[in-house]
Order: sequence, then structure tokens, then C-alpha cells
Amino acid sequence: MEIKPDPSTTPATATAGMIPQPGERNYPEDRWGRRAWELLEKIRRRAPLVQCITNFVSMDLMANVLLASGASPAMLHSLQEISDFTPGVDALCINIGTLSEDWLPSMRAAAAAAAEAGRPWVLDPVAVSASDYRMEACIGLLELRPAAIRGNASEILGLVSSSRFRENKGADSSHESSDAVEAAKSLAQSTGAVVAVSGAIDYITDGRMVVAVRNGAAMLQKITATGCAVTALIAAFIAVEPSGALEAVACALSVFGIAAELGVEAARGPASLRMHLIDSLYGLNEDALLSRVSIFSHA
Ligand SMILES: Nc1ncnc2c1ncn2[C@@H]1O[C@H](COP(=O)(O)OP(=O)(O)O)[C@@H](O)[C@H]1O
Ligand SMILES: Cc1ncsc1CCOP(=O)(O)O
Ligand SMILES: [Mg+2]
Repeated sequence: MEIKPDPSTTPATATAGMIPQPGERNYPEDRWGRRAWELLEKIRRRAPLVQCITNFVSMDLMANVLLASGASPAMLHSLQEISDFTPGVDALCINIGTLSEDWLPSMRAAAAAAAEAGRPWVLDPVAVSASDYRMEACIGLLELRPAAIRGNASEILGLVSSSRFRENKGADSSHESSDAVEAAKSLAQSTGAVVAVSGAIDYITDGRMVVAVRNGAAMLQKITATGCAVTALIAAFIAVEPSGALEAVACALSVFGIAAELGVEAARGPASLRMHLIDSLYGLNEDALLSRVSIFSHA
């Protein structure tokens, strides 16, 4: 389904929480919401198999977020298993968070196997600017044609400039997501991937169009691996909508953000938010989703 922007929609007609900011246009009524619900329902119905080659920190949260969404996670990274397993998955998520020389060959082999089998794969370039080794690994992986790349602003800026940052903060961002919109567009154009920059506002682009998602909770930054987990959720959404990656990525980020918004209402801090985030994603219903989706076309 193609979603066409409706420039006539004004802040006066938008619902609370969905008021477009300067430079943003809304889509007609709740069409993004319906799209997000349709894709979430598809995940719940089909339980797509998502292989994750990810860092040690994120394995648990990533697998639980996938399960709560309705997807089926498989944290499988042995080089010996790739040729048997990866061609049969619905999507693959590769995350370089705790990269080592043992795992990089598995990542390359899995990305190549997925691409060869026509399965979408998604890259999370965690802390790509922390070392030359990480940067070179990521640049090599980009040649294997990811369907999507999701990183924070510092990661997307670093990947585009292939440079290490003086103000390097490791896995956390030292930039605002809005700082990296142009970099994301250029990365999308050079790789053919849909690129998402996460942050207070998430920006998603195919190199031409930019979509902004304003769901989420600032406290997510105080729970490790929430970025990793949303990248895996993006893989699940692309698994059920491989020919509409831009929409799938925007809907995944919005759904995750909504689960966090609902979770925050019940949480007392990051530890309980982690639990409520998973519960809210698992129990997310159509009404809550439709009333909270906040996705805009960004000028
Ligand atoms: N200030 C914020 N307000 C609302 N949501 C946020 C904020 N910062 C990050 N998020 C959300 O947290 C999740 C992880 O994003 P981010 O922190 O940018 O990734 P990473 O953990 O890789 O640095 C995303 O869903 C993003 O939308
Ligand atoms: C802290 C840390 N160190 C290596 S990987 C990792 C987790 C990063 O997770 P996220 O990118 O989601 O914050
Ligand atoms: Mg990250």
C-alpha cells in the first residue's frame, strides 16, 4: 500500500500528540497508524524468524523484544551454521556492539547468505567511530547490501564520514538526531539502504524522502541495548514487508516508541521501564496504537 502525503492536513485537524512541527507534514488522518497496526498484526500472525548476530549486552533484551512483538528470535552466530540456517530465515539483524575477530567472518558470511537467498538484513553500527577496526568492518558489511541501517546520530555521522570522533562516547550518541539527517540521506543514496537515525525524534530516509517519528521516551537512553532491540524490531517489520522498507522501519520505530511511552506510565525507573516496555509491546492494542502513532513526512 502506498501512503501519499496530504499537504492539506494542518495542526488544527491533527490529534493531540500528532501535531506536525515546522518542516513536517502529516499523512491523511490515521493512515500511518493503520499501516503500523497492519504490520504488527502480520508479525503476530506470521511469527517471522529473525536471526540476530549481536553483542553480548543486547542478546536478552533483543530476543525478548522480538518475542513480545510476535516474532521468533534466533541468536545464532557460529560460522559453521550459517550456510544451513541463514538462507531460511525471514530476516537477519547484524550488530557490531562487541565485535571481535571471531565473529566478523560470521557476520560477513550471514549477510552474504541472506543477500544471496533474497532475505533482508539490517545493520546496527554500534560505536562505529570507536576504532579503525569497527569502521573497516562496517564499510565491508555495507558492500553486502543491507536493506536498512539504524544507528544513533553519532554512528550515522561517523559512518558517512568514515571518521573517528574526538568526543567519542562509545555506544552513546554525542549528537542530536537532527544533526544527522543529511548524513542519513547521503548514506541511503550511497548504499541503497533505508537509513534510520534514532533519538528524541527518529528520522528515516531512503535518500529521497525523509519521515520523522516522534514516539519514544527519553528514559530509553538509560536502559542499555534499547537501540539494539529496536534495530531487531526493524528486521521483524521488514521481514513481513520486504518491498516497503521505508514504511516498515518508520512503523517499527513508532511501535517501539509507543511501547516505551506506555511503559513509562507504569515505570519507576529504567529497570522497571525495561519490564514494562516488553509488557506494553506484548499487549499493544489497536486503539492505543492508533491514538499514539506520531509519524510525519519531513520536508
Ligand atoms: N530523547 C529521547 N526521547 C524519546 N525517545 C528517545 C530519546 N532518545 C532515544 N530515544 C529512543 O530510544 C531508542 C534507542 O535510540 P538511541 O538511544 O538513539 O539508540 P542507541 O541506544 O543505539 O544510542 C529509539 O527507539 C529512540 O527513538
Ligand atoms: C554498552 C555496549 N557496549 C558494547 S555493545 C553495548 C550495547 C549498546 O546498546 P545500544 O546501542 O542499544 O545503546
Ligand atoms: Mg546503539
